[in-house]
Amino acid sequence: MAKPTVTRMARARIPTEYGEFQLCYYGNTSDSKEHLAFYMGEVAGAENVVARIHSECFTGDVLGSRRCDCGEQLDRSLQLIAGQGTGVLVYLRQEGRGIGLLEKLKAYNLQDQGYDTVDANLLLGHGADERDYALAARILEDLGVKSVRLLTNNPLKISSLQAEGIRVDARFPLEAGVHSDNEGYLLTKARRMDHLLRIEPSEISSKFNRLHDLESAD
Ligand SMILES: Nc1nc2c(ncn2[C@@H]2O[C@H](COP(=O)(O)OP(=O)(O)OP(=O)(O)O)[C@@H](O)[C@H]2O)c(=O)[nH]1
Ligand SMILES: [Zn+2]
Repeated sequence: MAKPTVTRMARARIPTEYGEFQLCYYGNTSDSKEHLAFYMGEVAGAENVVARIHSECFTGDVLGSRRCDCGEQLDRSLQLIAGQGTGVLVYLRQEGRGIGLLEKLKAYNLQDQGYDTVDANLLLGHGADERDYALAARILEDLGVKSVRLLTNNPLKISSLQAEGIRVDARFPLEAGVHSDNEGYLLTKARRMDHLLRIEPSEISSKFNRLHDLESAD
């Protein structure tokens, strides 16, 4: 199969609370989705560029859902990029690890019945993770990024980008706060999806106990 290609169709200046970014809209030859790059500073020709490859999560990114760490990771990534003055966030429209919002909501209902995030996907007839990083690689190339310092906890994301020819100089962890709404999800990512997260259930429970102790002491 031919390698997908991307075409930059428009670029606009987007001022944010973290400073001014440029938003690039990409067309591509493999799907009809609106993949985007949001970058700050001179990334063209640069090495070791702070980069976040973010998969769309409407519930976390837009609604602030506490079921996952996406919203916090998105925010933190923009902060880190702004802190460096240069960097890029590629926003891939791979909602629900590639299964789409409708199927993700069904998966959430299965998780509320006790299945974890991996088994919920499998029960619905999907893979655990159906994402592909070819378009992210083509977008980084189009921007002229020579190598990246990747903001991620997901080793598969690193190896997939490397397999697409992207030079990953380093990984920077992007760990969100752990609380009762996301602890099961984060633990499953660590245990079943090999995410590089330093969490243990006992640690989480004791953190919560301490919180509850504080609250009940008021
Ligand atoms: N199918 C499914 N998708 C989910 C679920 N929770 C979050 N997502 C999606 O997962 C994607 C984010 O992937 P994660 O596994 O959280 O993180 P990652 O991008 O692989 O890794 P990081 O780079 O460390 O953030 C987004 O597209 C979310 O919509 C879930 O329970 N089921
Ligand atoms: Zn999410």
